[in-house]
Amino acid sequence: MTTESPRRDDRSVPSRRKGPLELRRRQALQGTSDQHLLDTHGAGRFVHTDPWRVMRIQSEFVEGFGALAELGPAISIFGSARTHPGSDYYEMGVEIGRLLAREGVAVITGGGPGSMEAVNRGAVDGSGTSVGLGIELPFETGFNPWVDLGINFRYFFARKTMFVKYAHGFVVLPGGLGTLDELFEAMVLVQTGKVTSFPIVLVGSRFWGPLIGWLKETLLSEGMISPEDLDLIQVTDTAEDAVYRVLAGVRGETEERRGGMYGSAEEEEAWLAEKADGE
Ligand SMILES: CC(C)=CCNc1ncnc2c1ncn2[C@@H]1O[C@H](COP(=O)(O)O)[C@@H](O)[C@H]1O
Repeated sequence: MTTESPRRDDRSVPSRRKGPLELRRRQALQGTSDQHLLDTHGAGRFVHTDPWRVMRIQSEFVEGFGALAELGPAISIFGSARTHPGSDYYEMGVEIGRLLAREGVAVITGGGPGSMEAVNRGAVDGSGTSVGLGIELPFETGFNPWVDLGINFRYFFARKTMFVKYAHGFVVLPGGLGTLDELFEAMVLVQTGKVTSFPIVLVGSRFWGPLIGWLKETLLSEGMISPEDLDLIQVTDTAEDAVYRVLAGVRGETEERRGGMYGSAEEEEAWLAEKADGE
């Protein structure tokens, strides 16, 4: 038995157009938009539908673009939500915020506790612009007290766009999964040319060294990344150098300062050899 080809003008098949959609059979029997809007008295189920979510997502972009469009030069700084005042990483965050503020550069953080708080705190201390892009989480922590301009997002992906769109570079302090997610997102955007001339500076060679070793020894040697992908990141150990490098990178001045990720190519080799000896 062969299947007959359908006739395009088969009137027995219910069909209708809805904006850009062509709907047939059961798809066509769902009522019109006006009907849905005016004729339903249900208990607000529509707020859980995907089209409604799209409106909310759109509104996050509109709010974010509106609030940040006139921010001026800015750097996004990522780092652990779990560091405490007095720890090296926290104090480094404070110093980075302060130094950027003194250079007239706004800081953008996740607005939460730990190293995010540290950076916002430093920026306020340095009389700079202190921005927090918060995220709705099941365990609500709210903005840290040093966020002067806070925007709360429901959706990670909308918030991430803001971190990239309104910053000219990234500084990454030690952190956990959230920090790694932000770091790799930034690296992929630069690697694929979605953003250009976007310096990424990691702070803390002891913390980041093993990850960089793995990128080199496994990803690079197995051909999963190109040698130039490793040039996307620089590593340093001081707040001053992190700020110097990220601002130099924004101005396109990185090359004379850096031969490899740890300073000169020789320094980088020595550092990696020392690390390998210690293992
Ligand atoms: C104590 C606790 C877990 C609070 C969570 N409150 C948070 N508020 C805002 N941004 C956050 C929060 N947790 C994670 N993030 C995001 O993920 C990164 C830190 O996550 P992690 O600690 O590295 O993995 C930050 O750069 C930030 O953008």
